[in-house]
Amino acid sequence: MSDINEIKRELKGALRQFPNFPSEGILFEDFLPIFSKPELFQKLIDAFKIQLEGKKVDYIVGLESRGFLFGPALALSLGVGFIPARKPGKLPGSVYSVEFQKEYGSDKLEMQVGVIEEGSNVVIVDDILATGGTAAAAESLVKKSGANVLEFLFVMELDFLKGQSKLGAPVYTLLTGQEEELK
Ligand SMILES: O=P(O)(O)OC[C@H]1O[C@H](OP(=O)(O)OP(=O)(O)O)[C@H](O)[C@@H]1O
Ligand SMILES: Nc1ncnc2[nH]cnc12
Repeated sequence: MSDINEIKRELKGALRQFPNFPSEGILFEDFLPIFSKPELFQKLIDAFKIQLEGKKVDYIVGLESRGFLFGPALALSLGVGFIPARKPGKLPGSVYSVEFQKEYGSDKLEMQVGVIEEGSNVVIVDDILATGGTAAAAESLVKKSGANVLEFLFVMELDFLKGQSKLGAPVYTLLTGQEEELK
């Protein structure tokens, strides 16, 4: 595995910024280029594995949709289960459901009832922590399932939006987006 700071530099270099997307005043951080290069994708997984070393993880919960791009790969490489938290109306059967506000609008997340064993340790993963509304909703879904949130993993945090204040477990983020980038 490469050095963690070198991995962070390479990942940061791959990101692209799109001003005023999806709405006026938002600087959109696009992390999709990471997945077009297998060596970068591998480094992303390696970086998260380094962070989870020695911890007892039972499930990775990935948030629709960008958490689905690397959550399953991380889960597989750790040898643990992957559970999706989905946008409303997509999951069959009984679901837990939570409404929330995010950086650009309101939304809902759902998780199937009974897919996570009670008392298990869950790591929640997503591409970006902005206002924290999405991640906090996922935390509340995991708690409704009777499981514990061990940690949150994000590729990027927009720390000026103070999303961490909404979350009740440790947060690890590889990269930070600066407010000045909006000017
Ligand atoms: O911290 P917050 O303010 O809640 O924002 C972060 C969320 O916003 C984006 O998802 P989006 O809802 O745009 O969905 P997508 O992943 O399907 O594009 C992003 O992937 C996070 O899930
Ligand atoms: N600024 C941003 N860029 C990309 N995804 C986001 N999700 C919420 N805010 C975002």
